[in-house]
Amino acid sequence: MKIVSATQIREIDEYTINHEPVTSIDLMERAATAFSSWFMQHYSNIKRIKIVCGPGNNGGDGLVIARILYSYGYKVEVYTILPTAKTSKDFDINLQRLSSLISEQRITPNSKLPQFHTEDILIDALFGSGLNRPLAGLAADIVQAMNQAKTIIAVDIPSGLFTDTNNSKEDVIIKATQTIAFQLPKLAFMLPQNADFIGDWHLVDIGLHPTAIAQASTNYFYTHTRKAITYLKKRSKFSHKGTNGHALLIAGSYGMMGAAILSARACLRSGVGKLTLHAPKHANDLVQSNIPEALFSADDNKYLSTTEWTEDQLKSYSAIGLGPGLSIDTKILSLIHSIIEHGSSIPLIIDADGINNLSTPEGRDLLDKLPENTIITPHPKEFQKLLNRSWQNDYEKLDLLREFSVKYQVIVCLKGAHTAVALPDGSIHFNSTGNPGMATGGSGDVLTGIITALLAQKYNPAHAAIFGVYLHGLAGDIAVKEKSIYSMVASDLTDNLPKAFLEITALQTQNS
Ligand SMILES: NC(=O)C1=CN([C@@H]2O[C@H](COP(=O)(O)OP(=O)(O)OC[C@H]3O[C@@H](n4cnc5c(N)ncnc54)[C@H](O)[C@@H]3O)[C@@H](O)[C@H]2O)[C@@H](O)CC1
Ligand SMILES: [K+]
Repeated sequence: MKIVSATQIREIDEYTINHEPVTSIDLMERAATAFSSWFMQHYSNIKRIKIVCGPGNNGGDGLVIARILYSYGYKVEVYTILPTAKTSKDFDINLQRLSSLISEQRITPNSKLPQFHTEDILIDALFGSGLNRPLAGLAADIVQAMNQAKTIIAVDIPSGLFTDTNNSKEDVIIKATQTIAFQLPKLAFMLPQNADFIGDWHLVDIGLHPTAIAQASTNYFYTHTRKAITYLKKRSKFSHKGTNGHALLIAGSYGMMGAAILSARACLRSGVGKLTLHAPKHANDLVQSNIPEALFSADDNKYLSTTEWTEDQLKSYSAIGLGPGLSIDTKILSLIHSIIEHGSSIPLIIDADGINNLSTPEGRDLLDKLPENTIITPHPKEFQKLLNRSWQNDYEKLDLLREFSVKYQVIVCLKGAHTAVALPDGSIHFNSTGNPGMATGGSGDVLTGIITALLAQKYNPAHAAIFGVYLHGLAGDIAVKEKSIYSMVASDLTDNLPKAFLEITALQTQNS
């Protein structure tokens, strides 16, 4: 699903009006109806609401919502906030349509500000994607007053928040409990810095023209379920363990074998034909008894010491995962170097201490040599170390992410809520699954295992990264229903991979 800019939203809107064709007032009716249906499903037992409408089309939506909810028996109070005398045409028409049912409370710069209370249920239709400057004066005052309420449902986007550019920390913005956006998600929704404003967000379909959406060019995408399920490869009846790849996982050291085991188990649960785990020899019994399905390749040392791998040793592997539970040691760089040199055609994913080693001055020299489409999976701190710099805001972070991925032609999965997968073509794909319960030790090791398995099964690396991240989050979303965000541990993710695969195959069947 595409994530488009505020300008493109306007263009898609216009295209829909001209080519469906539909009048702008009917499109507004459709958008407000979609919002109202969602609202009535989720707030069926409250009866009194306050709707705050601005002077443009977002305000126009609010006026239609007021009319619809009124007709369903809600007690509706409407505030129109008019910083100037300028209002949009569709706002005027809908104000007229509402006037026989409800009289609005008009607020201009000279009026006394309304008071809102904690228990008020507010609908925020002050400004939408037409916002072109930070809120000030009356608009800012009203938002501050509205933010007293505990429950605010934003129409399309919280007022004061820009769709696709940075807000400064001082900007006054609605703190919504929920945001109901029209049809396409906005870039602002993907960024941690905006979490307090957006709350939970949901999309409602308003029938924008598919041709206009198809024609909009963008670097940003949202991996929704309908797309994600198309990545899962069908299995042939005649497949055998040889056709499903042989993964090599280089992971673990004294005191950190848990990471290796988590990763290995996730790899085995993600469809790999065969897995060899290379780890220090003391771990042999542990690995054999915990993961009987894996082959063990013993390293002679407490910490990993086999840094030289020959082509002969590597040639039987169809993917290599490297990093979980290693350590920061120049030896690891020699290891990465050796793998790049002798196994450059084998898909590779580097995580955790693998990335930390690349963040050293000597490590950075290796970045240029990473084979094209190598996958790295840093969390923001690791990415900062890799770049050797920080960022001012999340938009700058995205620019740095894209630059890095394009410059080194590698795939970067920047982990977090809505993990961002940056591809060497400059596109960034935000994930739709996952929950805060996954922010727990070992969760990243599980992701490495999943992606290693997909690579071994010859998924193209971009798909392995995007789909791997989706699967990981989906397993987390299934796990959280039983374990809660507080009690979840990384093993719960692996334990729920089977259910995640079952869910995806069922959806594939439904859609075929
Ligand atoms: N594009 C679409 O697909 C659709 C959009 N609709 C609604 O239309 C909204 C966009 O409407 P508009 O373009 O009229 O814009 P808004 O309603 O967001 O803003 C209204 C106008 O206020 C002015 N303004 C901007 N920033 C301001 C500020 N900080 N202080 C004071 N005034 C400011 C601008 O002149 C702007 O055009 C969407 O968010 C959505 O709610 C729906 O009605 C129908 C479909
Ligand atoms: K709004």
